Amino acid sequence: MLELLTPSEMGEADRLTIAAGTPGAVLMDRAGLAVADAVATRHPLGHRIVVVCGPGNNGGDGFVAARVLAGRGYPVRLMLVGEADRLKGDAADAAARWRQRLPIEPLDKAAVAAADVVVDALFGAGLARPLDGEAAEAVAAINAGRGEVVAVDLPSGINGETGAVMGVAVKADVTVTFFRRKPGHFLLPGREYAGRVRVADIGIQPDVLTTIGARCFLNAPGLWREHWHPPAVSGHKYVRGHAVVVSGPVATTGAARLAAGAALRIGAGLVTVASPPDALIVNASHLTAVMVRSVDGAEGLAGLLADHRLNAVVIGPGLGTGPETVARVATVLDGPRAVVLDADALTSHRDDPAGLFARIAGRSHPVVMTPHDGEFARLFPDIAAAGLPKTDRARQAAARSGAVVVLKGADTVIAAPDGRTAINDNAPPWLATAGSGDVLSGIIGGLVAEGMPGFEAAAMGVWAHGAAGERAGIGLIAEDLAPALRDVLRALAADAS
Ligand SMILES: NC(=O)C1=CN([C@@H]2O[C@H](COP(=O)(O)OP(=O)(O)OC[C@H]3O[C@@H](n4cnc5c(N)ncnc54)[C@H](OP(=O)(O)O)[C@@H]3O)[C@@H](O)[C@H]2O)[C@@H](O)CC1
Ligand SMILES: [K+]
Repeated sequence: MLELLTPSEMGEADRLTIAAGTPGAVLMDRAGLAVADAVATRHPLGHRIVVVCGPGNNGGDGFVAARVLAGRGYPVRLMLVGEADRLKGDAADAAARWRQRLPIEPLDKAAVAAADVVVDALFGAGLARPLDGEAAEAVAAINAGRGEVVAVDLPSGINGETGAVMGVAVKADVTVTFFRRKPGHFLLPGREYAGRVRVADIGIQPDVLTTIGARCFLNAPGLWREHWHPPAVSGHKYVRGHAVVVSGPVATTGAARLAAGAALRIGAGLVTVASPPDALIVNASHLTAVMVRSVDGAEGLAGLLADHRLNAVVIGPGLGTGPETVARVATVLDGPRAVVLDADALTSHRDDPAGLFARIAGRSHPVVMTPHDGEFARLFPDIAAAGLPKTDRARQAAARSGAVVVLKGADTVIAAPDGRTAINDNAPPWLATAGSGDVLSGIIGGLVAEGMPGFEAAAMGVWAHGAAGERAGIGLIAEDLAPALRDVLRALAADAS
């Protein structure tokens, strides 16, 4: 159930289902019934319900829900934004059935304001342009009301593919969607408008997903758990990999230590900080279980990495930008090891991103890069400026660079070069704190050291980082994250057993 379908993919799911013999009217009946059930489980008989319908099939679902709820004895009023005689197909039929018993009314703002529940059935997958006029007024009235708002499929005004607000949008408490959730339920700002998202089964068979080629997922343990193995009795630390984190100069060593601590905590067998000679004393005096080695420049790093048991490198946090960093990144990418590129390792390639991508091309070991929006725009200026959905930005960058791209933010997107994409939704607001990104790159570095594939390691890393932030709670500083990972791992291990 982790697949997320864009509105056009969902339209294809509908079409395939209808072609296989289930009439659209049956799908609409089931969708409307699911909405009615969502209202009825939350509200006792007697609560006043207003259903606000739009001109398409989303409105059609609203007509069905209104009829079911009225049939159960709720006081229901139905308001149509648009003209009843312009309704078409299944929606027109659903409207006709409603009209046999009760009227279709124009928008009555006072009634919307006074309702205990408002069902928002204005627009769903067919939203085609920004809302204005009466539709925008209806949204304003719904948002101004006191009652609970239950959105049908999507909060009206939210783009189901991108999560963007098209002019204005309904703020829902609950959204009832069908078959699978949509990217717009999780990409910001859509996530903040959707409230709790419920998925209703309307009889679409999961095998349509193969035909559609669904490649976007919600980031959750089901996506990667089978690739993660808790330590085994028969194992020893060497089978869990040896991660190296490259430290910056004496004044900026903390980032590497945060990453190293996280790599060890997530389960890498051994972790070494590769320290410039003049920072050795600083690093050594702060580290215990993490080892430290004095490494001078790119050449020194090459010497350390000649030992191929050191199978993963995290490079970038606190490193400083410039040709020296470019040289070290080249060294790290030239050999049989997994690599996590973050922060200054990314920014240092702003003048020659193609050179970086050429080094990544054809590698058999994973490369994961973890840019925030600013770093992303330095490496992929055209993709950043193209006005694409966040999922497409990350996907195109992954395809171009050959790396797994973790495009960070409150709705981090993880994309693989083969087109798989995951949207993360578990990061609490207080996770955006100094050093948090360094911890993330260390977690991912630890997971690739353990042998996880790049996409799964990146997705699990982002999820575990969010879960640790949630457990640590408000007031979190980056140092709290690695300790909080213990609870996260314990729960995952219990789940996996
Ligand atoms: N297909 C199925 O079998 C099933 C579909 N299901 C349901 O159908 C929904 C999708 O239905 P849909 O495709 O009819 O689109 P919908 O969201 O109702 O909007 C289209 C209408 O709105 C109009 N319009 C658009 N933007 C506008 C704007 N800014 N301002 C004003 N008008 C605007 C647009 O007009 P037009 O662009 O043609 O001028 C058109 O009239 C889906 O979300 C789910 O709820 C379920 O029943 C399960 C089975
Ligand atoms: K809606």
